Amino acid sequence: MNNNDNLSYSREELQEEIKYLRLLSDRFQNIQVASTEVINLEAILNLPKGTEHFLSDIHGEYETFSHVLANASGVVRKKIDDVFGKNIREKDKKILATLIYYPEEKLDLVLKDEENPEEWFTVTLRRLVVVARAAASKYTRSKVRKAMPPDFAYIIDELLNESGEDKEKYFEGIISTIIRIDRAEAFIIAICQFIQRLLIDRLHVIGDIFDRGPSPERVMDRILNYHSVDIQWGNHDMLWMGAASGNRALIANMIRISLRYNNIDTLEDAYGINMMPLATLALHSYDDDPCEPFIPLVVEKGKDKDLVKKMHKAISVIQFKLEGQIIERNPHFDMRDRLLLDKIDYEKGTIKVGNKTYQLLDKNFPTIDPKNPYQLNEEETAVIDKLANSIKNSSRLQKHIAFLVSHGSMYLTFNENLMYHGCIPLTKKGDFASLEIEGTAYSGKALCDHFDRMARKAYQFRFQRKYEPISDYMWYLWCGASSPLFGKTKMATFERYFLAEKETHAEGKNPYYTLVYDGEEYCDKILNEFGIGGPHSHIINGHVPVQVKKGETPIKAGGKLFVIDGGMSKPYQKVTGVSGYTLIYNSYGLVLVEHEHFDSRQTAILEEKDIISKRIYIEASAQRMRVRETDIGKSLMAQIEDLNKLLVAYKRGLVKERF
Ligand SMILES: O=P(O)(O)OC[C@H]1O[C@](O)(COP(=O)(O)O)[C@@H](O)[C@@H]1O
Ligand SMILES: [Mn+2]
Repeated sequence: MNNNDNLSYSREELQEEIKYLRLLSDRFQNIQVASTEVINLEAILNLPKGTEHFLSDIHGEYETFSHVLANASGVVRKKIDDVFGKNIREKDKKILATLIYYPEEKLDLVLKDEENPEEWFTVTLRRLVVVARAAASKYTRSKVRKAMPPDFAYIIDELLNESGEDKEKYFEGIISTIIRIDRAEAFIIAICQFIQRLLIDRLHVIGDIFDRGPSPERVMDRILNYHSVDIQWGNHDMLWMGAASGNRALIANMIRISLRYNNIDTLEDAYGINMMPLATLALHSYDDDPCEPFIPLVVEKGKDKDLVKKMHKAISVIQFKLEGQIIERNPHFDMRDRLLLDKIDYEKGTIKVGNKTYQLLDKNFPTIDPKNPYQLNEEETAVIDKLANSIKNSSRLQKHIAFLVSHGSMYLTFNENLMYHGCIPLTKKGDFASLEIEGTAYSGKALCDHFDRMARKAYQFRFQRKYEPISDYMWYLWCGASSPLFGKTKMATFERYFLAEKETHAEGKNPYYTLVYDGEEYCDKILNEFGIGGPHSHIINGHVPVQVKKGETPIKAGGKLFVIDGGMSKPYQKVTGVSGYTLIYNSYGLVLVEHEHFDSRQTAILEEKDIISKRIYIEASAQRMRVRETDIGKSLMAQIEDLNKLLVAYKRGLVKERF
């Protein structure tokens, strides 16, 4: 602490803040306590920055997601290589790595065949302590202690910090006691989880947790319990947020996509949403209908797809009707080109889009009144009301969505990086595209901020019975042309089901994707708009699957922008050719990791088959980055400043010390 600095506070300056300083003195009651805190904080500022991991487009793929968290996108294995080099066999390294990823399951397997468990425990515990030490080395003892599982905190602390020959006996003693009192298994599980936790200091999820994959609810459970996480909403997350807020068109979309990918288990079993009313309507209205375009994309062997396709069609028709209603009541969304049900000739089974007339692939619309095509019939109304009610009352779903709302946002700037899922809408000329909302034109950051507020506001009405017009904006965020989460000119869902002509399926992309992907100057413009920039700033996006197979790269604009949607979503891997990316930002710089292939959790455990991850891009910093240079560092420095003021106030008798 620098006394000269302290003296520079004038009496008036301190007097102005006296109320705040008195409050602060409740926590730091005297000079001794406040100075200790200043010394601690100063020490933290000089430590290497914590490691951030960025993931996106998880799309319900829990197994892959939890694997890349467990292996810290290859960092666990790297630590093992670093600390053991050639001192242990490759085979043993693999077992050790798998144990760290899946401690409970791997312990069971190993112990089943192990002839000398005691010896195995001794060797394994020693190895784990070495890895844990390496993982903890860059953090303060206090931070490391906080990451420890409470039951074993004391012992882990002792083991991490004891070394040198004279301490060997002590170390040996602790390990043999753990084994003797039968706590070795529990201890191994605890220390493995501790290692996992230390290697990722902060997780950023750049959107699209939901849809397509089988277990978004398990992904959410994991995120909910994660020690440090933020989410940038994806369009699919907004879809689920809107559905949970009671927007009926989004409810229909959510159910439609779940049926398209045959994920009814998530709806029924995980979230307790009653699908019976929809099934009844489907059988009633589409009984003799082959519903060809609605055969689910993922068909499980032995499971009946007949009912699923009928339900899929029933909810799709409900969706198109409800979306038509939103478009009609919000002319300023400028989406009248998406009004298609009124362009159908129901007798001929054709549709006129623009000047062209197309044959429909499915001509059977028993629930549509051609004179009033956007009106739900009575049964459809009852179904959507019941679904809305189920969703409202699903406590697990509501808990997950509440977390998305509280830990998520339209974008985030963190340590000079700007993260958002889709894009910042631009005009063809490269200006920020503006959208008029209730008489005010918004663009760039202001547009994102406004949408962020609107989404939160709409969410407030989730338990209300009445329709709330503001929730239409959540639907707009899902599929509107000026939505930063969507970034396409239209969502051609209707055409993709009903028209064979591929050209009608095309969804134009916002100019962002050509201008910014290729032009560093546009990246700089956007970064400046969000108040950051400079050599360490990057934009990190998800949303657009990188078609590695076709030679595309996730590294855009000369390394200023990363698109990290690498197809964690299994159905999209045929497009990308890889199974996801992790961007890692540690104290040495940025590393982009490409995940090539992940079999399954089962083979990972049984055969020690790790995900194959390649480090495909490295941007090294000239100097190791310290906490002082991070956003957390800035807030710590502000705390130090406040504590310094408090110290002066104590010394000058302006605030009473307590002992
Ligand atoms: O391949 P699917 O699951 O039918 O979805 C296609 C639809 O998903 C979208 O790509 C939006 O989802 P993404 O955000 O994952 O890209 C739409 O633009 C498109 O119409
Ligand atoms: Mn998306």
